[in-house]
Amino acid sequence: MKNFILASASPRRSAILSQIKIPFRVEPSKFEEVAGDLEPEDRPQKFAEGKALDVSKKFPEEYVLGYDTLVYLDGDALGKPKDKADAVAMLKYLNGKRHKVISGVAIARGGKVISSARVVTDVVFRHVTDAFIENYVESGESLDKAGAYAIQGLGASLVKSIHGCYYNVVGLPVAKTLDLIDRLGDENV
Ligand SMILES: Cc1cn([C@H]2C[C@H](O)[C@@H](COP(=O)(O)OP(=O)(O)OP(=O)(O)O)O2)c(=O)[nH]c1=O
Repeated sequence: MKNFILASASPRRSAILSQIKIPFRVEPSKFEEVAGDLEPEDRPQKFAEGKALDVSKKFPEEYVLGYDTLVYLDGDALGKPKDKADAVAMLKYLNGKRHKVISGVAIARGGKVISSARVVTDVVFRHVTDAFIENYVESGESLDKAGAYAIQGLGASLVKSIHGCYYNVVGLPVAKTLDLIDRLGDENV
């Protein structure tokens, strides 16, 4: 089994990678996410590539995994909320609706992207009251999560159903990551 670097400061991504027994160490990237002309749907894959590349330049001999996650509804990309008021606004916007959680995954080595992909999961929210949303945001769980909720935490109470990869919502699409790792044997780096 190859050893990987996880180019992420997210404790959730570390926990999931440990859960599936991928050997890795953490080296968070300093990649700056600039949306520029990118369509919202394309951002997670491009940003995942940017994070993996940034770390790969420092450790060119090693395989580096990068990830990025956003919530997408009606042309709007929701990243992490700026503050509690922003979190409340995001959750009111998502309330009772179906949205997409899009994660990008990328593997880099030798300062080059070897492979990357985008994974989309549909999430349907229950309809809840404004007071429910405000109480949820007071829990503090929202602030470091795309779309201002955590399906793996108290945020489960906002979710009616999901269609697609659960781990993709939490920020690390397991099946796609393993597919890309399996294909590494074929690359000629
Ligand atoms: C929707 C949702 C998002 N999230 C998280 C996953 C991501 O960590 C975060 C989105 O932020 P990202 O910008 O994707 O990543 P990050 O800043 O946490 O970590 P790094 O760039 O160092 O890899 O939202 C959940 O944990 N649960 C959820 O239900």
